[in-house]
Amino acid sequence: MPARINPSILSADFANLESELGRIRGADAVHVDIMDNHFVPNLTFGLQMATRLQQVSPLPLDVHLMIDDPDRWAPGYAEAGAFSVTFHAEAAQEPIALARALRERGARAGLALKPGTPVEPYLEMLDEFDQILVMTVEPGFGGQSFMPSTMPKLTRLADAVRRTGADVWLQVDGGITAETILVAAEAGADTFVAGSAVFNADVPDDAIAGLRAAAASHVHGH
Ligand SMILES: O=C(CO)[C@H](O)[C@H](O)COP(=O)(O)O
Ligand SMILES: [Fe+2]
Repeated sequence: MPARINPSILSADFANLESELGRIRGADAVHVDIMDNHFVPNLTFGLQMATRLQQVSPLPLDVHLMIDDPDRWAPGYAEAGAFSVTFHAEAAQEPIALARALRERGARAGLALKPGTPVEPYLEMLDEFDQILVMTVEPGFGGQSFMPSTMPKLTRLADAVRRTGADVWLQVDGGITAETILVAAEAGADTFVAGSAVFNADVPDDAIAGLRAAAASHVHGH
């Protein structure tokens, strides 16, 4: 089963984002981290920037919303044409209604869980989502170390997906490298976000190829 690699532009040169997209042509999608300085203690950019990126990007946009009140803001990213829009479980008031609103607007609906957030309440609603994002660092910053303590949660999710036959991608985000990607793939992830490991490489496309090859040998079919 192929592994999907989504580089995060959090580690790209913000003054040259369009040309940075040209350095990751081998990626499956570009991961766009939206931070509001409230849900996480960092600020990136918002809907206007994402809309412009959508216009110039040769890759689909995988939007990761680290913001308060996604119920209000997330549908706008779907309307802008994002391929997937992932909001945090800890921030959403009505996760199922919001997921449906995203799908109605043509986006894949994603649910993200911080490292300390249990997955159990969401296992009954996997059909409502197209991807579950298991954060492997505390959200807010790139370049942090992968937290192996999040892997049992991923294993439980992968078991539930296998058991129910739900068509859900399992994404990990944070501290993914050529080494840690093996651990996450073994635990059941099939979609991998990598920021610093890709954009800090001399040739980002080579780093993508390396991550893909490492993960592909470990990714399980659902
Ligand atoms: O959501 C994120 C941080 O909250 C980023 O997507 C993530 O940290 C990617 O960066 P790196 O691969 O360097 O850890
Ligand atoms: Fe992210």
